[in-house]
Amino acid sequence: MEQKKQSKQVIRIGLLGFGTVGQGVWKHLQGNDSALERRLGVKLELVRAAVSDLKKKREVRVPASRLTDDPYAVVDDPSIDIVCELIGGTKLARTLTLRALKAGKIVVSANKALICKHGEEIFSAARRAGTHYFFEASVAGGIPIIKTLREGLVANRFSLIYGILNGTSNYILTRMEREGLSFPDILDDARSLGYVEADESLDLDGWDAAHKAVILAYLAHGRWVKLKEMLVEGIRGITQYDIAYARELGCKIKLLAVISRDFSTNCLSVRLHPALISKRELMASVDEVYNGVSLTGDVVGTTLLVGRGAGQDATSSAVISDIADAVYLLKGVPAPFICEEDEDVYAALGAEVELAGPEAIRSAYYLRLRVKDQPGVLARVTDVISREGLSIATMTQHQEAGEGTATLLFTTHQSNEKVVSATLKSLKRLGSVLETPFLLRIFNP
Ligand SMILES: NC(=O)C1=CN([C@@H]2O[C@H](COP(=O)(O)OP(=O)(O)OC[C@H]3O[C@@H](n4cnc5c(N)ncnc54)[C@H](OP(=O)(O)O)[C@@H]3O)[C@@H](O)[C@H]2O)C=CC1
Ligand SMILES: N[C@@H](CCO)C(=O)O
Repeated sequence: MEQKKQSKQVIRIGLLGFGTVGQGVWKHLQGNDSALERRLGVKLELVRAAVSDLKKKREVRVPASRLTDDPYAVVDDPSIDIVCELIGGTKLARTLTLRALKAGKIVVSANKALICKHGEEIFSAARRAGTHYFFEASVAGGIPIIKTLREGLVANRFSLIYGILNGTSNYILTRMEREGLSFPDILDDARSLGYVEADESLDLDGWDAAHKAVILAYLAHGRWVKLKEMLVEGIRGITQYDIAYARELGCKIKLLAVISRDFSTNCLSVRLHPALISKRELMASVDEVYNGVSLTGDVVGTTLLVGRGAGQDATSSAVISDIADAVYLLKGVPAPFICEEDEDVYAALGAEVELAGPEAIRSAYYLRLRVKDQPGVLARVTDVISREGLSIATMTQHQEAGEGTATLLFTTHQSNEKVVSATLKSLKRLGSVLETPFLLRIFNP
């Protein structure tokens, strides 16, 4: 590192992965090279990109000699200063990242799944090697949320960070809302537009946004929260009943990441679930593939960032901003004043933080039940709800023609996760309830 800092006029970059993001980075680094180079005061040289299939047709054309199917040829090349890990996944990506860091290279990544699972190990490897790991593109695509949190809003303690962190699910929910179509209908379109990840569960079951929430929670609160410690629910179960009832209530349904901390009890809650949110909140107008992140700090108040959360160009913009920071580092400009490798800073931030138990996670709720349309059913349902201590705020019944069934839609007053999960269990046991009850939170920031 020391040697590089003194004399580098040319910074050499290697890419691991030349798919959606990798090609975007290559395209924009080449397209903007002179302007960016003038700003950075160095020449940027794209040395090589690793792919798995050399024969695949690429949208961005590069000479065959610049592609390799051996990712170690990038990581082990002593002339490469910055390695961009854009392969994805957590196995090979972890091995290559650790190897590149050990060799003293700066690593730039968009890989939220990897950071969520192995962030602690990776930051510590970077620290040991005296190098740095940058990951702006891992959360909310083109929105500079990592820098905002770490630097721009450093004066703050965050009682609430919440937002829409998955573009694909937001696209699906937006179209369901606007066009009245079902989840499976829109899903087919989202697939054909190439929005849905190869592992669809990442987008549809909330895991991708949960990975991003874990990263934001660590940056804001210094605590690595495990996925199994979180409430994670996706959007598959949402129907037009839910969308229409949300609309009647003046709300939209959004897949929200919620990171809240009560500084009086030091309890932290990190969760990811679809929720009704009032249309009066700016977040409710973040539609289509856009992401939005709202941060409430004790000094700044509430700040909302909105932008493209996914896709080639937006994600490349974030990767290139990390490359620029890496160049500054190689030129001898110190690393960001708070950086994730600084174990002590983050340990202090996370000291004594407890994860909130289900009683501490409070909300109003929306509940949909499909029941037998028979005398006494409504009374039995409301009896269970009240016995469990849940207080009903509104109720609507839809009869299903000719089927002898009805759908009951309830909203409740404020309660908590413990009460509501006991209520769901009791309702499921009722013979007159025909399907697993469907629940959404009503989020009120
Ligand atoms: N797409 C997006 O909008 C966003 C993506 N990200 C993250 O960015 C990363 C990259 O995503 P994306 O570009 O969409 O993924 P792609 O699937 O489009 O690209 C992955 C690339 O990695 C290459 N690759 C896979 N396995 C190997 C291997 N064993 N050896 C060498 N190369 C390999 C593939 O090669 P080949 O082309 O030959 O198949 C491909 O070029 C992921 O971590 C993702 O989560 C983050 C934000 C947004
Ligand atoms: N699948 C992710 C990609 C960006 O991280 C999304 O839809 O937001």
